[in-house]
Amino acid sequence: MSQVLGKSQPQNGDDGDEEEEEEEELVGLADYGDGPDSSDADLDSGAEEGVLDFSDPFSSEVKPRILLMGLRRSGKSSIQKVVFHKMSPNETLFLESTNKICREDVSNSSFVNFQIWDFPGQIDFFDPTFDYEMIFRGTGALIFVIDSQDDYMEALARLHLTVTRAYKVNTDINFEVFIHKVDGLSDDHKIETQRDIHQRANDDLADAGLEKIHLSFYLTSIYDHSIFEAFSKVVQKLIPQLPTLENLLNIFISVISSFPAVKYVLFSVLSLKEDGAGTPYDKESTAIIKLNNTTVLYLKEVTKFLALVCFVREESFERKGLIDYNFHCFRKAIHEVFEVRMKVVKSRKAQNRLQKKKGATPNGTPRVLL
Ligand SMILES: Nc1nc2c(ncn2[C@@H]2O[C@H](COP(=O)(O)OP(=O)(O)OP(=O)(O)O)[C@@H](O)[C@H]2O)c(=O)[nH]1
Repeated sequence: MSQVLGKSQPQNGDDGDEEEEEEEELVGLADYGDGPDSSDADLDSGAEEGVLDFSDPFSSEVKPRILLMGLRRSGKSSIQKVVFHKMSPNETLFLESTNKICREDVSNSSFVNFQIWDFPGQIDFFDPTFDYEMIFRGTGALIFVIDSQDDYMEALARLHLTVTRAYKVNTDINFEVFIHKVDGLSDDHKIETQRDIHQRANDDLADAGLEKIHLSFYLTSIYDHSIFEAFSKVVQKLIPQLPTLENLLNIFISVISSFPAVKYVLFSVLSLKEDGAGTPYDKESTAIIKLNNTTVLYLKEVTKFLALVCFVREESFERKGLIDYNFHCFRKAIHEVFEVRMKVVKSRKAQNRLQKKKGATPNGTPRVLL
């Protein structure tokens, strides 16, 4: 681990082959269909991209970092594989222990754009080569996984140490505790375990005079939807546009609900796609399907990653022009929200490049040392 961290820090500003090799070894970039035509593609190009740049002051703002931490065998890698690689839960039985930090970029939607860092079981905060300050500084959320089927006293001690260290460096981190593997517990046992862990973790913080640190708790298992729900909540907290999007949807629904429509669903297109298969989905995508029960299903593209599906009564569908007009306004507003983000990201990247140029000579030696 120390070797990984030592190499990945751009201490001498060398962006050369050595780092690129390290990146390949470390980072299993998942292909979520975010190809070169991605709206983010132009932003994600550039020599410094893809390098584990802990010291990049803007990187956390561009792609929030989510850390997965916890004791060995608590289930960290399984969570990542099941949620982001569609691995079946049973296959996780054969996962090997992680022995270095693995970073993965998740760029599979216009909202969800973050990095996950899966840590090896035990991290030694006293190891001088492990620069936890740099890691925590750029972190948006720290997920601490506790195996609920095991004796969790050691995990609680570790949670306390991790949280207090992280908080000292960065008070803005969201601390998320996954009480994991609850599929092995009865319903009563689940509630009791959550209560006990909640109580002990908060008591430890209070004893240390740190009651202001807020921990969120989730009961999770890779064997049901609970892990998806929990991860979704963690990610949602990191989406700055979320309240605006919710407002837009509410406005859209209040306008359009003058029609006796049954339902509106905003779909993530990727959840419609089987792994590896190409998606026949673009700007022109639209579908009108007459369902048996006098209802029409109407699908339209919103963004590369989102489709709006309306279930409308057949008689209301005669006023399709009006539905289309409302949809057009909704779509335009959504695009405007993300244009703002693109502009911010672009200007930060430009600023970042400028700073790097100022800070180092072409061969990477910091100017201050010359
Ligand atoms: N019953 C149950 N088992 C799980 C669950 N999640 C993970 N496991 C099992 O827990 C074991 C350890 O999982 P890993 O994902 O390798 O754990 P890890 O925390 O990444 O371990 P290290 O890499 O050693 O730090 C595997 O056998 C998984 O199948 C769960 O929700 N329920």
